[in-house]
Amino acid sequence: MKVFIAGASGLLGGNCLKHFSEQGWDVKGSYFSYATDNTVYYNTLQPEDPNNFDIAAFAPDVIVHCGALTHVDYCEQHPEESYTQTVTSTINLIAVAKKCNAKMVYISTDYVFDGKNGPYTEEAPVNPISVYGRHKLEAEQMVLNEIPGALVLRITNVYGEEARGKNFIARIVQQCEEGKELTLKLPYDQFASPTNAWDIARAMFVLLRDGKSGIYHTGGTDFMNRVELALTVLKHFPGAKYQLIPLDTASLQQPAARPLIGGFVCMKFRKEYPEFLFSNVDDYLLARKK
Ligand SMILES: NC(=O)c1ccc[n+]([C@@H]2O[C@H](COP(=O)([O-])OP(=O)(O)OC[C@H]3O[C@@H](n4cnc5c(N)ncnc54)[C@H](OP(=O)(O)O)[C@@H]3O)[C@@H](O)[C@H]2O)c1
Ligand SMILES: Cc1cn([C@H]2C[C@H](O)[C@@H](COP(=O)(O)OP(=O)(O)O[C@H]3O[C@@H](C)[C@H](O)[C@@H](O)[C@H]3O)O2)c(=O)[nH]c1=O
Repeated sequence: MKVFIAGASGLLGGNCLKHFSEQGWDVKGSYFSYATDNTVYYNTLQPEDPNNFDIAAFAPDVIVHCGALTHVDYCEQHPEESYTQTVTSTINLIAVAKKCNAKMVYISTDYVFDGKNGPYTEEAPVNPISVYGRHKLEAEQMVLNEIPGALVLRITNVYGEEARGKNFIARIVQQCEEGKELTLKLPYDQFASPTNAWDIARAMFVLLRDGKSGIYHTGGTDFMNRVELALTVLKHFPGAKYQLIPLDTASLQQPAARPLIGGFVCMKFRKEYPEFLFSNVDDYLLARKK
């Protein structure tokens, strides 16, 4: 299988690039502003940029779109930029996929839901409550409508190994390892399923291998709020100095509304892959110690 991954310098794309390559697939993954090992340059907003990697010449069977603007509050305050980064980038990659006759994978989120009654199945009615969520929904629908056999993977609260170590868990771990005192003001009323990017890459691999299409929810085996998530990490660092202040989301006064009871019921994936094991935050932190 030949796969092009847009956004392989990021958290999920980087894990996909590594896993698919290790499985023997012919994979090219791109960076935009931050070159990482084995990535090529590609700007999804300037498909004609002469510096772009030549996707058509590579002729991938699949294009995976992991490029995004993932700062939810920034998106709320910059809706045009959010539209460009999420929707326009997808329109551009759809055009490339059509030219190459490639299948597409679009990475979406539980923020397409309103968080009133999660965790969610694939059949649950969508109702995004933020600019980021609305644009992700528009992009995923576009991919499904335009590309036959397209796959949409909805994911949530992702952590794991990444070049910049910018995800929430990586940042807590780094500060604990540096012996810094942490002050964490976190919402106790936002629930989701923290998910290791490595597991998402593994799940995507089997779905692509088996030619699956449509929407799939994938998630780790934890279901917890952000306070529990921080404490789950902190307990692996018995000497950590921290102040944890649980707050409700309303009092955080963030620009973007968040779904409160988010996360997924991953019954569809589990039914089709009963032997596939997702891991959890403890598994990840225990493995790091080895
Ligand atoms: N992280 C989560 O918790 C989470 C949860 C649900 C859904 N998702 C979705 O999962 C996908 C991947 O998220 P992530 O956390 O892996 O994101 P990330 O670590 O922020 O990576 C984003 C990637 O997009 C690339 N990119 C940005 N602008 C680009 C452009 N104009 N052209 C080409 N590439 C561009 C970045 O390249 P440079 O860094 O080199 O500029 C980077 O490789 C996104 O669609 C996101 O919405 C993430
Ligand atoms: C990391 C952090 C978060 N928060 C708040 C912000 C949010 O209200 C809440 C959750 O923060 P995050 O987990 O960073 O969620 P977020 O809402 O910014 O992130 C989201 O990222 C999107 C890309 C994904 O699509 C979503 O699935 C979700 O993971 O906690 C703090 O108050 N302090 C912090 O240090």
